[in-house]
Amino acid sequence: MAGKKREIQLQAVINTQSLWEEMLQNKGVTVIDVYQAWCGPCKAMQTLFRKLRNELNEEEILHFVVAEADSILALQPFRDNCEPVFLFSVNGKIISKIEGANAPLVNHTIINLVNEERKIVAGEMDRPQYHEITLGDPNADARKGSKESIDQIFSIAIIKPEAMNTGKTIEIKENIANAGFVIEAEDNRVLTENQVRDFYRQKSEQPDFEEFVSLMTTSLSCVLVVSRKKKQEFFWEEEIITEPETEPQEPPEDQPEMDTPPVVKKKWDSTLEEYLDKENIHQFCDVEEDEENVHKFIDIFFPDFKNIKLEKILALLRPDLFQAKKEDVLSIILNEGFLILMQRQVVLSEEEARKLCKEYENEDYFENVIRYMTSGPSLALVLVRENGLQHWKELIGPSTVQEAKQSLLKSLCVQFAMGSLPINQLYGSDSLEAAERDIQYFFPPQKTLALIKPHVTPEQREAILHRIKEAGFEIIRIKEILLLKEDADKIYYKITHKNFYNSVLEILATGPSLVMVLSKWNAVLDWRRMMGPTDPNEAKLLSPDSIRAQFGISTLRNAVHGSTNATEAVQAIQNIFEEIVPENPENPEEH
Ligand SMILES: Nc1ncnc2c1ncn2[C@@H]1O[C@H](COP(=O)(O)OP(=O)(O)OP(=O)(O)O)[C@@H](O)[C@H]1O
Repeated sequence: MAGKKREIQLQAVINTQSLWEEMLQNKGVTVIDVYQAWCGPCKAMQTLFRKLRNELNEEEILHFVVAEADSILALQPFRDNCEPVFLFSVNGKIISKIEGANAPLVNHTIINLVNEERKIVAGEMDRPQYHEITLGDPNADARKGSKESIDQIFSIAIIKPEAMNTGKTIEIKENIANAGFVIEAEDNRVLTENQVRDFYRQKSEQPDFEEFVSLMTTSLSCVLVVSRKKKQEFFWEEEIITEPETEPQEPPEDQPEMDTPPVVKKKWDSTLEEYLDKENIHQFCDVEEDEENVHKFIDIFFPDFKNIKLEKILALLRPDLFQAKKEDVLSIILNEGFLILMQRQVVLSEEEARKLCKEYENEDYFENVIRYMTSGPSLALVLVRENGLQHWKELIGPSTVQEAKQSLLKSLCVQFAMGSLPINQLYGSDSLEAAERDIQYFFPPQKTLALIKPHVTPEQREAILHRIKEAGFEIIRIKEILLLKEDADKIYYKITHKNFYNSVLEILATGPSLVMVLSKWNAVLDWRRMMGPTDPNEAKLLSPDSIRAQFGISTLRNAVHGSTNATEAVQAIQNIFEEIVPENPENPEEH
Protein backbone atom coordinates (compact mmCIF):
# COMPACT_ATOMS: atom_id res chain seq x y z
CA MET A 1 0.00 0.00 0.00
CA ALA A 2 3.04 2.26 0.13
CA GLY A 3 2.48 5.43 -1.82
CA LYS A 4 -1.25 5.34 -1.53
CA LYS A 5 -2.79 8.48 -0.18
CA ARG A 6 -4.37 7.80 3.13
CA GLU A 7 -5.52 10.18 5.83
CA ILE A 8 -3.43 9.67 8.89
CA GLN A 9 -4.45 11.23 12.17
CA LEU A 10 -3.31 14.68 11.22
CA GLN A 11 -1.59 14.98 7.85
CA ALA A 12 -2.16 13.14 4.58
CA VAL A 13 1.05 11.62 3.18
CA ILE A 14 1.99 12.86 -0.30
CA ASN A 15 4.85 10.75 -1.58
CA THR A 16 4.24 10.39 -5.31
CA GLN A 17 3.84 12.83 -8.17
CA SER A 18 0.26 11.74 -8.76
CA LEU A 19 -0.70 12.26 -5.13
CA TRP A 20 0.87 15.73 -5.36
CA GLU A 21 -1.29 16.55 -8.36
CA GLU A 22 -4.33 15.13 -6.62
CA MET A 23 -3.55 17.28 -3.59
CA LEU A 24 -3.47 20.40 -5.75
CA GLN A 25 -7.18 19.79 -6.38
CA ASN A 26 -7.90 20.48 -2.67
CA LYS A 27 -10.41 23.24 -2.11
CA GLY A 28 -9.34 25.90 0.34
CA VAL A 29 -6.07 26.05 2.25
CA THR A 30 -3.52 23.24 2.28
CA VAL A 31 -0.57 23.42 4.65
CA ILE A 32 2.28 21.41 3.16
CA ASP A 33 5.09 20.27 5.42
CA VAL A 34 7.92 19.41 2.99
CA TYR A 35 10.02 16.57 4.38
CA GLN A 36 12.97 14.43 3.42
CA ALA A 37 12.58 10.66 3.27
CA TRP A 38 15.59 10.38 5.58
CA CYS A 39 14.49 12.70 8.32
CA GLY A 40 10.69 12.68 8.28
CA PRO A 41 8.24 15.57 8.67
CA CYS A 42 8.72 18.36 11.18
CA LYS A 43 7.64 16.87 14.48
CA ALA A 44 7.96 20.15 16.31
CA MET A 45 5.07 21.66 14.33
CA GLN A 46 2.62 18.83 14.71
CA THR A 47 1.34 20.09 18.04
CA LEU A 48 0.58 23.44 16.45
CA PHE A 49 -1.13 21.82 13.46
CA ARG A 50 -3.19 19.58 15.70
CA LYS A 51 -4.20 22.55 17.81
CA LEU A 52 -5.15 24.62 14.76
CA ARG A 53 -7.11 21.78 13.23
CA ASN A 54 -9.15 21.37 16.43
CA GLU A 55 -9.44 25.06 17.10
CA LEU A 56 -10.42 26.20 13.62
CA ASN A 57 -12.56 23.12 13.02
CA GLU A 58 -12.64 23.65 9.25
CA GLU A 59 -12.17 20.23 7.69
CA GLU A 60 -13.62 21.38 4.38
CA ILE A 61 -11.28 24.31 3.87
CA LEU A 62 -8.16 23.48 5.88
CA HIS A 63 -5.99 20.50 4.98
CA PHE A 64 -2.65 19.38 6.37
CA VAL A 65 -0.27 17.23 4.37
CA VAL A 66 3.31 16.05 4.54
CA ALA A 67 5.02 15.93 1.14
CA GLU A 68 8.26 14.10 0.47
CA ALA A 69 10.77 16.27 -1.39
CA ASP A 70 12.52 13.36 -3.10
CA SER A 71 9.46 12.00 -4.88
CA ILE A 72 7.87 15.22 -6.13
CA LEU A 73 9.18 17.21 -9.04
CA ALA A 74 8.04 20.59 -7.81
CA LEU A 75 9.84 20.03 -4.52
CA GLN A 76 13.23 19.39 -6.12
CA PRO A 77 14.70 22.64 -4.75
CA PHE A 78 14.15 21.37 -1.21
CA ARG A 79 15.97 18.06 -1.59
CA ASP A 80 18.90 17.64 0.80
CA ASN A 81 17.67 20.65 2.72
CA CYS A 82 17.74 19.86 6.44
CA GLU A 83 15.65 22.89 7.38
CA PRO A 84 11.88 22.39 7.57
CA VAL A 85 9.91 24.13 4.81
CA PHE A 86 6.20 24.88 4.90
CA LEU A 87 4.25 25.75 1.79
CA PHE A 88 0.74 27.13 1.75
CA SER A 89 -1.52 26.40 -1.17
CA VAL A 90 -4.91 27.95 -1.78
CA ASN A 91 -7.09 26.15 -4.29
CA GLY A 92 -4.01 24.47 -5.77
CA LYS A 93 -1.80 27.57 -6.01
CA ILE A 94 1.29 27.69 -3.79
CA ILE A 95 1.13 31.25 -2.52
CA SER A 96 3.48 31.33 0.42
CA LYS A 97 6.54 29.63 1.84
CA ILE A 98 8.08 29.68 5.31
CA GLU A 99 11.53 28.23 5.85
CA GLY A 100 12.35 27.03 9.34
CA ALA A 101 10.07 25.91 12.17
CA ASN A 102 8.82 29.43 12.85
CA ALA A 103 5.69 28.44 14.80
CA PRO A 104 4.30 31.97 15.38
CA LEU A 105 4.60 32.86 11.70
CA VAL A 106 3.12 29.56 10.53
CA ASN A 107 0.31 29.99 13.06
CA HIS A 108 -0.48 33.52 11.84
CA THR A 109 -0.35 32.53 8.21
CA ILE A 110 -2.76 29.63 8.65
CA ILE A 111 -5.22 31.63 10.76
CA ASN A 112 -5.21 34.44 8.22
CA LEU A 113 -5.66 32.22 5.22
CA VAL A 114 -8.51 30.36 6.90
CA ASN A 115 -10.20 33.58 7.99
CA GLU A 116 -9.92 34.83 4.44
CA GLU A 117 -11.28 31.58 3.08
CA ARG A 118 -14.22 31.76 5.50
CA LYS A 119 -15.06 35.23 4.24
CA ILE A 120 -14.81 34.10 0.64
CA VAL A 121 -17.05 31.09 1.28
CA ALA A 122 -19.56 33.33 3.10
CA GLY A 123 -19.56 35.68 0.10
CA GLU A 124 -18.13 38.50 2.19
CA MET A 125 -15.14 39.04 -0.05
CA ASP A 126 -13.91 38.17 -3.54
CA ARG A 127 -11.08 35.72 -3.95
CA PRO A 128 -7.87 37.76 -4.26
CA GLN A 129 -5.62 37.33 -7.30
CA TYR A 130 -2.95 35.34 -5.52
CA HIS A 131 0.55 35.47 -6.86
CA GLU A 132 1.91 31.94 -7.18
CA ILE A 133 5.45 31.72 -5.83
CA THR A 134 8.20 29.98 -7.76
CA LEU A 135 9.66 27.05 -5.90
CA GLY A 136 12.75 26.70 -8.12
CA ASP A 137 15.85 28.09 -6.48
CA PRO A 138 18.38 29.18 -9.08
CA ASN A 139 20.92 29.77 -6.35
CA ALA A 140 20.64 26.31 -4.86
CA ASP A 141 24.22 25.48 -5.79
CA ALA A 142 25.50 28.66 -4.25
CA ARG A 143 23.60 27.77 -1.09
CA LYS A 144 25.04 24.27 -0.96
CA GLY A 145 28.54 25.54 -1.46
CA SER A 146 28.39 28.21 1.16
CA LYS A 147 27.75 27.42 4.78
CA GLU A 148 28.34 31.10 5.48
CA SER A 149 25.21 31.98 3.50
CA ILE A 150 22.80 30.13 5.78
CA ASP A 151 24.12 31.72 8.95
CA GLN A 152 22.16 34.23 10.95
CA ILE A 153 22.79 37.94 11.00
CA PHE A 154 22.28 39.60 14.36
CA SER A 155 21.24 43.16 15.13
CA ILE A 156 20.77 44.98 18.40
CA ALA A 157 17.62 47.04 18.73
CA ILE A 158 16.73 49.44 21.52
CA ILE A 159 13.08 50.24 22.04
CA LYS A 160 13.25 53.64 23.67
CA PRO A 161 11.66 54.76 26.95
CA GLU A 162 9.04 56.78 25.07
CA ALA A 163 7.65 53.59 23.53
CA MET A 164 7.97 51.70 26.78
CA ASN A 165 6.04 54.40 28.64
CA THR A 166 3.25 54.56 26.08
CA GLY A 167 2.71 50.80 25.89
CA LYS A 168 3.96 50.45 22.31
CA THR A 169 6.64 47.88 23.05
CA ILE A 170 4.56 44.73 22.52
CA GLU A 171 3.26 46.07 19.22
CA ILE A 172 6.76 46.87 18.00
CA LYS A 173 8.05 43.44 18.95
CA GLU A 174 5.08 41.80 17.24
CA ASN A 175 5.76 43.78 14.06
CA ILE A 176 9.39 42.76 14.06
CA ALA A 177 8.55 39.09 14.58
CA ASN A 178 5.79 39.16 12.00
CA ALA A 179 8.18 40.53 9.39
CA GLY A 180 10.18 37.32 9.71
CA PHE A 181 12.86 38.45 12.15
CA VAL A 182 13.50 36.40 15.28
CA ILE A 183 13.79 38.04 18.69
CA GLU A 184 16.56 35.96 20.19
CA ALA A 185 16.87 37.74 23.52
CA GLU A 186 15.38 40.73 25.25
CA ASP A 187 15.90 42.68 28.40
CA ASN A 188 14.14 45.67 29.93
CA ARG A 189 16.73 47.88 31.57
CA VAL A 190 17.66 51.46 32.37
CA LEU A 191 20.68 52.17 30.16
CA THR A 192 23.74 53.71 31.72
CA GLU A 193 25.18 56.96 30.40
CA ASN A 194 28.17 55.14 28.91
CA GLN A 195 25.97 52.64 27.16
CA VAL A 196 23.86 55.42 25.63
CA ARG A 197 26.91 57.42 24.51
CA ASP A 198 28.46 54.33 23.02
CA PHE A 199 25.34 53.05 21.25
CA TYR A 200 24.40 56.48 19.90
CA ARG A 201 27.94 57.71 19.19
CA GLN A 202 26.92 58.73 15.66
CA LYS A 203 24.43 61.21 17.09
CA SER A 204 26.90 62.75 19.52
CA GLU A 205 27.39 65.86 17.39
CA GLN A 206 23.70 66.66 17.33
CA PRO A 207 22.74 69.76 19.35
CA ASP A 208 20.23 68.05 21.61
CA PHE A 209 22.40 65.00 22.31
CA GLU A 210 22.92 65.75 26.02
CA GLU A 211 19.20 66.07 26.57
CA PHE A 212 18.73 62.82 24.68
CA VAL A 213 21.27 61.04 26.91
CA SER A 214 19.51 62.26 29.97
CA LEU A 215 16.13 61.04 28.65
CA MET A 216 17.51 57.67 27.76
CA THR A 217 19.11 57.12 31.14
CA THR A 218 16.14 57.97 33.32
CA SER A 219 13.66 55.34 32.28
CA LEU A 220 13.40 51.74 31.06
CA SER A 221 14.37 50.76 27.52
CA CYS A 222 13.93 47.36 25.97
CA VAL A 223 17.07 45.93 24.40
CA LEU A 224 16.61 43.18 21.81
CA VAL A 225 18.91 40.83 19.98
CA VAL A 226 17.22 40.27 16.64
CA SER A 227 18.32 37.77 14.01
CA ARG A 228 17.52 36.99 10.43
CA LYS A 229 18.84 34.42 8.02
CA LYS A 230 21.74 35.61 5.91
CA LYS A 231 20.47 33.76 2.86
CA GLN A 232 17.51 36.15 2.65
CA GLU A 233 19.94 38.64 1.23
CA PHE A 234 20.76 36.45 -1.70
CA PHE A 235 17.78 34.44 -2.69
CA TRP A 236 14.72 35.52 -0.88
CA GLU A 237 11.84 34.74 -3.12
CA GLU A 238 8.89 36.94 -3.43
CA GLU A 239 6.36 35.65 -0.96
CA ILE A 240 2.95 36.90 -0.20
CA ILE A 241 1.75 36.48 3.29
CA THR A 242 -1.31 37.99 4.78
CA GLU A 243 -0.94 40.49 7.56
CA PRO A 244 -0.71 38.51 10.79
CA GLU A 245 -3.61 38.84 13.14
CA THR A 246 -5.11 36.45 15.59
CA GLU A 247 -8.65 37.64 15.27
CA PRO A 248 -10.52 38.58 12.14
CA GLN A 249 -10.48 42.37 12.09
CA GLU A 250 -13.54 44.50 11.85
CA PRO A 251 -13.55 46.67 8.74
CA PRO A 252 -13.11 50.39 9.37
CA GLU A 253 -16.44 52.08 10.00
CA ASP A 254 -16.33 54.10 6.81
CA GLN A 255 -15.60 51.12 4.63
CA PRO A 256 -18.11 48.37 3.90
CA GLU A 257 -16.73 44.93 4.67
CA MET A 258 -17.40 43.64 1.14
CA ASP A 259 -14.89 46.10 -0.25
CA THR A 260 -12.11 45.33 2.17
CA PRO A 261 -9.20 44.00 0.15
CA PRO A 262 -7.13 41.24 1.72
CA VAL A 263 -4.13 42.72 3.43
CA VAL A 264 -1.21 41.48 1.42
CA LYS A 265 2.40 42.39 1.90
CA LYS A 266 5.73 41.29 0.58
CA LYS A 267 7.74 39.47 3.15
CA TRP A 268 10.48 41.77 4.33
CA ASP A 269 13.74 40.89 2.69
CA SER A 270 16.17 43.45 3.96
CA THR A 271 17.71 44.75 7.14
CA LEU A 272 15.89 45.45 10.38
CA GLU A 273 16.81 49.12 10.13
CA GLU A 274 15.22 49.44 6.71
CA TYR A 275 12.15 47.62 7.92
CA LEU A 276 11.73 49.96 10.91
CA ASP A 277 12.19 52.94 8.63
CA LYS A 278 9.59 51.73 6.22
CA GLU A 279 7.10 51.02 8.98
CA ASN A 280 7.78 54.36 10.67
CA ILE A 281 8.83 52.59 13.83
CA HIS A 282 12.36 53.99 13.78
CA GLN A 283 11.37 56.92 15.98
CA PHE A 284 10.73 54.44 18.81
CA CYS A 285 13.41 51.92 18.10
CA ASP A 286 17.07 52.27 17.15
CA VAL A 287 19.21 49.59 15.59
CA GLU A 288 22.88 48.68 15.44
CA GLU A 289 23.76 46.44 12.51
CA ASP A 290 27.51 46.72 12.15
CA GLU A 291 28.75 43.20 12.87
CA GLU A 292 31.58 44.14 15.15
CA ASN A 293 29.48 46.54 17.18
CA VAL A 294 26.62 44.08 17.43
CA HIS A 295 28.96 41.51 18.96
CA LYS A 296 30.29 44.11 21.33
CA PHE A 297 26.80 45.12 22.48
CA ILE A 298 25.64 41.52 22.78
CA ASP A 299 28.54 40.99 25.19
CA ILE A 300 27.64 44.16 27.10
CA PHE A 301 23.89 43.65 27.35
CA PHE A 302 23.64 39.87 27.23
CA PRO A 303 26.86 38.42 28.63
CA ASP A 304 25.22 34.98 28.77
CA PHE A 305 23.75 35.19 25.30
CA LYS A 306 25.86 32.39 23.91
CA ASN A 307 24.83 30.22 26.84
CA ILE A 308 21.14 31.02 26.77
CA LYS A 309 19.25 27.96 27.87
CA LEU A 310 15.68 26.99 27.36
CA GLU A 311 13.73 27.34 30.59
CA LYS A 312 10.94 24.99 31.55
CA ILE A 313 8.16 26.46 33.67
CA LEU A 314 4.82 25.46 35.10
CA ALA A 315 1.83 27.58 34.18
CA LEU A 316 -1.74 27.22 35.32
CA LEU A 317 -5.05 28.51 33.98
CA ARG A 318 -7.47 28.80 36.89
CA PRO A 319 -10.97 27.21 36.58
CA ASP A 320 -13.00 30.16 35.15
CA LEU A 321 -10.36 31.04 32.59
CA PHE A 322 -9.87 27.41 31.63
CA GLN A 323 -13.62 26.99 31.06
CA ALA A 324 -14.18 30.24 29.20
CA LYS A 325 -11.03 31.16 27.25
CA LYS A 326 -8.65 28.21 27.12
CA GLU A 327 -8.13 28.38 23.35
CA ASP A 328 -7.45 32.13 23.36
CA VAL A 329 -4.82 31.75 26.05
CA LEU A 330 -3.15 28.76 24.37
CA SER A 331 -2.94 30.69 21.15
CA ILE A 332 -1.25 33.63 22.90
CA ILE A 333 1.17 31.22 24.58
CA LEU A 334 2.19 29.77 21.21
CA ASN A 335 2.43 33.21 19.64
CA GLU A 336 4.76 34.27 22.42
CA GLY A 337 7.17 31.54 21.32
CA PHE A 338 6.48 29.02 24.07
CA LEU A 339 6.41 25.34 23.30
CA ILE A 340 3.68 23.47 25.20
CA LEU A 341 5.53 20.40 26.39
CA MET A 342 2.79 18.84 28.50
CA GLN A 343 -0.71 19.74 29.62
CA ARG A 344 -3.35 18.21 31.83
CA GLN A 345 -6.53 19.16 33.63
CA VAL A 346 -6.30 19.05 37.38
CA VAL A 347 -8.84 19.62 40.18
CA LEU A 348 -6.81 20.86 43.13
CA SER A 349 -7.32 19.46 46.61
CA GLU A 350 -7.69 22.00 49.41
CA GLU A 351 -4.13 21.38 50.51
CA GLU A 352 -2.81 21.88 46.99
CA ALA A 353 -4.85 25.05 46.55
CA ARG A 354 -3.47 26.49 49.80
CA LYS A 355 0.08 25.88 48.64
CA LEU A 356 -0.46 27.18 45.15
CA CYS A 357 -2.32 30.30 46.26
CA LYS A 358 0.01 31.24 49.10
CA GLU A 359 0.46 34.71 47.63
CA TYR A 360 -3.14 35.55 48.59
CA GLU A 361 -3.06 34.10 52.12
CA ASN A 362 -3.13 37.51 53.82
CA GLU A 363 -6.08 38.73 51.79
CA ASP A 364 -9.52 38.69 53.34
CA TYR A 365 -10.81 36.81 50.27
CA PHE A 366 -8.29 33.96 50.70
CA GLU A 367 -10.89 31.36 51.77
CA ASN A 368 -12.95 32.25 48.70
CA VAL A 369 -9.89 31.72 46.53
CA ILE A 370 -9.45 28.25 48.02
CA ARG A 371 -13.13 27.42 47.45
CA TYR A 372 -12.84 28.67 43.88
CA MET A 373 -9.64 26.78 43.12
CA THR A 374 -11.08 23.50 44.37
CA SER A 375 -14.44 23.97 42.63
CA GLY A 376 -13.46 22.73 39.16
CA PRO A 377 -10.61 21.80 36.86
CA SER A 378 -7.65 24.08 36.20
CA LEU A 379 -5.30 23.52 33.27
CA ALA A 380 -1.67 22.84 34.19
CA LEU A 381 0.92 23.35 31.47
CA VAL A 382 4.64 22.81 31.14
CA LEU A 383 6.00 25.54 28.87
CA VAL A 384 9.45 25.87 27.36
CA ARG A 385 11.10 28.99 25.96
CA GLU A 386 14.32 30.88 26.14
CA ASN A 387 14.09 33.10 29.20
CA GLY A 388 10.75 31.36 29.84
CA LEU A 389 10.38 32.22 33.51
CA GLN A 390 10.83 35.95 33.14
CA HIS A 391 8.83 36.10 29.93
CA TRP A 392 5.87 34.30 31.48
CA LYS A 393 5.95 36.57 34.53
CA GLU A 394 5.92 39.67 32.33
CA LEU A 395 3.21 38.26 30.11
CA ILE A 396 0.77 37.39 32.88
CA GLY A 397 1.50 40.42 35.06
CA PRO A 398 1.15 40.78 38.85
CA SER A 399 -0.97 38.65 41.16
CA THR A 400 -3.98 40.97 41.43
CA VAL A 401 -6.06 42.70 38.81
CA GLN A 402 -5.90 45.98 40.69
CA GLU A 403 -2.10 45.99 40.66
CA ALA A 404 -2.02 44.98 36.99
CA LYS A 405 -4.42 47.77 36.05
CA GLN A 406 -2.06 50.28 37.61
CA SER A 407 1.09 49.14 35.86
CA LEU A 408 0.51 46.55 33.15
CA LEU A 409 -2.68 47.15 31.26
CA LYS A 410 -1.64 44.80 28.48
CA SER A 411 -0.91 41.89 30.80
CA LEU A 412 -2.97 38.74 30.57
CA CYS A 413 -4.06 39.45 34.15
CA VAL A 414 -6.03 42.47 32.92
CA GLN A 415 -6.97 40.98 29.58
CA PHE A 416 -8.50 37.89 31.17
CA ALA A 417 -9.81 39.30 34.45
CA MET A 418 -13.03 37.43 35.23
CA GLY A 419 -15.20 36.12 38.03
CA SER A 420 -15.79 37.82 41.34
CA LEU A 421 -12.26 37.43 42.73
CA PRO A 422 -9.61 40.08 42.03
CA ILE A 423 -6.88 37.48 41.38
CA ASN A 424 -4.77 36.85 38.30
CA GLN A 425 -6.46 34.00 36.40
CA LEU A 426 -3.00 32.77 35.41
CA TYR A 427 -0.32 31.36 37.61
CA GLY A 428 3.37 30.77 37.06
CA SER A 429 6.10 29.34 39.27
CA ASP A 430 8.16 31.90 41.15
CA SER A 431 11.62 30.63 40.29
CA LEU A 432 13.23 27.90 38.23
CA GLU A 433 13.63 25.79 41.35
CA ALA A 434 9.94 26.19 42.19
CA ALA A 435 9.09 25.40 38.56
CA GLU A 436 11.05 22.16 38.78
CA ARG A 437 9.18 21.22 41.97
CA ASP A 438 5.78 22.19 40.52
CA ILE A 439 6.43 20.22 37.35
CA GLN A 440 7.45 17.13 39.31
CA TYR A 441 4.30 17.50 41.37
CA PHE A 442 1.78 18.02 38.58
CA PHE A 443 3.53 15.82 36.04
CA PRO A 444 5.04 13.00 38.12
CA PRO A 445 7.48 10.89 36.14
CA GLN A 446 6.46 7.39 35.13
CA LYS A 447 8.77 4.56 34.06
CA THR A 448 8.53 2.26 31.11
CA LEU A 449 10.67 -0.56 29.80
CA ALA A 450 12.07 -0.05 26.32
CA LEU A 451 14.07 -2.35 24.12
CA ILE A 452 16.07 -1.79 20.94
CA LYS A 453 16.14 -5.05 19.01
CA PRO A 454 19.30 -6.77 17.66
CA HIS A 455 18.76 -6.02 13.94
CA VAL A 456 19.03 -2.24 14.55
CA THR A 457 22.42 -0.97 13.30
CA PRO A 458 24.72 1.08 15.59
CA GLU A 459 23.90 4.26 13.61
CA GLN A 460 20.19 3.61 13.90
CA ARG A 461 20.60 2.94 17.62
CA GLU A 462 22.26 6.32 18.00
CA ALA A 463 19.42 7.97 16.11
CA ILE A 464 16.82 6.24 18.30
CA LEU A 465 18.65 7.22 21.50
CA HIS A 466 18.83 10.79 20.24
CA ARG A 467 15.10 10.85 19.62
CA ILE A 468 14.42 9.39 23.05
CA LYS A 469 16.32 12.23 24.70
CA GLU A 470 14.86 14.83 22.42
CA ALA A 471 11.37 13.72 23.43
CA GLY A 472 12.20 14.49 27.05
CA PHE A 473 12.73 10.96 28.33
CA GLU A 474 15.41 10.34 30.89
CA ILE A 475 17.24 7.06 30.40
CA ILE A 476 17.64 5.90 33.98
CA ARG A 477 18.84 2.33 33.43
CA ILE A 478 20.44 0.84 30.36
CA LYS A 479 22.14 -2.47 29.61
CA GLU A 480 23.03 -4.52 26.58
CA ILE A 481 21.87 -8.15 26.85
CA LEU A 482 21.74 -11.10 24.54
CA LEU A 483 18.14 -11.95 25.28
CA LEU A 484 17.88 -15.71 25.35
CA LYS A 485 14.69 -17.39 26.52
CA GLU A 486 15.22 -16.91 30.26
CA ASP A 487 15.71 -13.13 30.04
CA ALA A 488 13.32 -12.63 27.14
CA ASP A 489 10.56 -14.26 29.20
CA LYS A 490 11.13 -11.64 31.89
CA ILE A 491 10.27 -8.89 29.41
CA TYR A 492 7.70 -10.64 27.25
CA TYR A 493 6.09 -12.52 30.16
CA LYS A 494 2.64 -11.62 28.84
CA ILE A 495 3.03 -13.27 25.42
CA THR A 496 5.07 -16.40 26.16
CA HIS A 497 2.01 -18.50 25.32
CA LYS A 498 1.46 -16.94 21.86
CA ASN A 499 2.14 -19.03 18.78
CA PHE A 500 4.57 -16.43 17.33
CA TYR A 501 6.63 -16.24 20.53
CA ASN A 502 9.21 -18.75 19.29
CA SER A 503 9.85 -16.51 16.28
CA VAL A 504 10.27 -13.53 18.64
CA LEU A 505 12.87 -15.56 20.58
CA GLU A 506 14.71 -16.46 17.38
CA ILE A 507 15.00 -12.81 16.39
CA LEU A 508 16.18 -11.78 19.86
CA ALA A 509 18.83 -14.51 19.83
CA THR A 510 20.52 -13.03 16.74
CA GLY A 511 22.49 -10.45 18.76
CA PRO A 512 22.50 -8.21 21.80
CA SER A 513 19.52 -5.95 22.52
CA LEU A 514 19.64 -2.66 24.36
CA VAL A 515 17.28 -2.72 27.34
CA MET A 516 16.38 0.56 29.01
CA VAL A 517 14.21 2.07 31.69
CA LEU A 518 12.82 5.37 30.41
CA SER A 519 11.33 7.94 32.72
CA LYS A 520 9.04 10.89 32.03
CA TRP A 521 5.48 11.93 32.68
CA ASN A 522 3.14 9.62 30.74
CA ALA A 523 6.18 7.57 29.66
CA VAL A 524 4.32 4.36 28.78
CA LEU A 525 1.92 5.95 26.33
CA ASP A 526 4.40 8.46 24.94
CA TRP A 527 6.96 5.73 24.21
CA ARG A 528 4.29 3.60 22.52
CA ARG A 529 3.30 6.62 20.44
CA MET A 530 6.91 7.15 19.46
CA MET A 531 7.35 3.49 18.51
CA GLY A 532 4.29 3.46 16.24
CA PRO A 533 2.19 0.48 15.13
CA THR A 534 3.64 -3.06 15.54
CA ASP A 535 3.84 -3.67 11.79
CA PRO A 536 6.36 -1.26 10.18
CA ASN A 537 4.42 -1.21 6.90
CA GLU A 538 1.39 0.04 8.71
CA ALA A 539 3.59 2.43 10.67
CA LYS A 540 4.93 3.94 7.43
CA LEU A 541 1.42 4.88 6.43
CA LEU A 542 -0.11 5.75 9.75
CA SER A 543 2.78 7.25 11.62
CA PRO A 544 5.62 7.92 9.16
CA ASP A 545 7.86 9.59 11.71
CA SER A 546 7.53 6.77 14.22
CA ILE A 547 10.58 4.65 15.07
CA ARG A 548 9.08 1.52 13.61
CA ALA A 549 8.25 3.33 10.36
CA GLN A 550 11.81 4.52 10.07
CA PHE A 551 13.81 1.56 11.33
CA GLY A 552 11.48 -1.43 11.26
CA ILE A 553 11.82 -4.15 8.63
CA SER A 554 8.98 -6.54 9.46
CA THR A 555 6.58 -7.29 12.32
CA LEU A 556 9.23 -9.39 14.04
CA ARG A 557 12.12 -7.06 13.19
CA ASN A 558 10.23 -3.96 14.23
CA ALA A 559 13.18 -2.19 15.87
CA VAL A 560 11.79 -1.53 19.35
CA HIS A 561 9.57 -2.77 22.13
CA GLY A 562 7.77 -0.97 24.93
CA SER A 563 5.59 -2.02 27.85
CA THR A 564 1.89 -2.04 27.06
CA ASN A 565 0.74 -0.41 30.30
CA ALA A 566 2.09 0.86 33.61
CA THR A 567 1.48 -2.39 35.47
CA GLU A 568 3.35 -4.38 32.84
CA ALA A 569 6.16 -1.81 32.92
CA VAL A 570 6.56 -2.14 36.69
CA GLN A 571 6.65 -5.93 36.44
CA ALA A 572 9.08 -6.09 33.50
CA ILE A 573 11.47 -3.53 35.06
CA GLN A 574 11.42 -5.51 38.28
CA ASN A 575 12.04 -8.77 36.40
CA ILE A 576 14.93 -7.58 34.32
CA PHE A 577 16.63 -4.97 36.49
CA GLU A 578 15.58 -6.53 39.79
CA GLU A 579 14.44 -3.07 40.77
CA ILE A 580 11.25 -2.44 42.68
CA VAL A 581 9.36 0.37 41.01
CA PRO A 582 6.46 2.08 42.76
CA GLU A 583 3.52 1.92 40.41
CA ASN A 584 2.55 5.20 38.83
CA PRO A 585 -0.88 5.97 37.49
CA GLU A 586 -1.31 4.43 34.08
CA ASN A 587 -3.18 7.38 32.73
CA PRO A 588 -2.28 10.51 34.65
CA GLU A 589 -5.00 12.48 32.87
CA GLU A 590 -7.55 10.74 35.04
CA HIS A 591 -5.93 11.61 38.35
N1 LIG B 1 1.03 -11.78 14.69
C1 LIG B 1 2.34 -11.69 14.90
N2 LIG B 1 3.21 -12.38 14.14
C2 LIG B 1 4.54 -12.31 14.33
N3 LIG B 1 5.09 -11.53 15.29
C3 LIG B 1 4.28 -10.83 16.07
C4 LIG B 1 2.87 -10.86 15.92
N4 LIG B 1 2.33 -10.04 16.82
C5 LIG B 1 3.35 -9.51 17.52
N5 LIG B 1 4.53 -9.97 17.08
C6 LIG B 1 5.88 -9.67 17.57
O1 LIG B 1 5.89 -9.81 18.97
C7 LIG B 1 6.21 -8.59 19.60
C8 LIG B 1 5.41 -8.44 20.85
O2 LIG B 1 4.06 -8.56 20.54
P1 LIG B 1 2.93 -7.62 21.19
O3 LIG B 1 1.60 -8.16 20.86
O4 LIG B 1 3.27 -7.40 22.61
O5 LIG B 1 3.19 -6.34 20.28
P2 LIG B 1 3.15 -4.80 20.61
O6 LIG B 1 2.53 -4.57 21.93
O7 LIG B 1 2.63 -4.05 19.44
O8 LIG B 1 4.64 -4.42 20.58
P3 LIG B 1 5.71 -4.59 21.69
O9 LIG B 1 5.14 -5.45 22.77
O10 LIG B 1 6.86 -5.17 20.98
O11 LIG B 1 5.94 -3.21 22.13
C9 LIG B 1 5.93 -7.52 18.58
O12 LIG B 1 6.73 -6.39 18.73
C10 LIG B 1 6.25 -8.22 17.30
O13 LIG B 1 7.63 -8.18 17.02
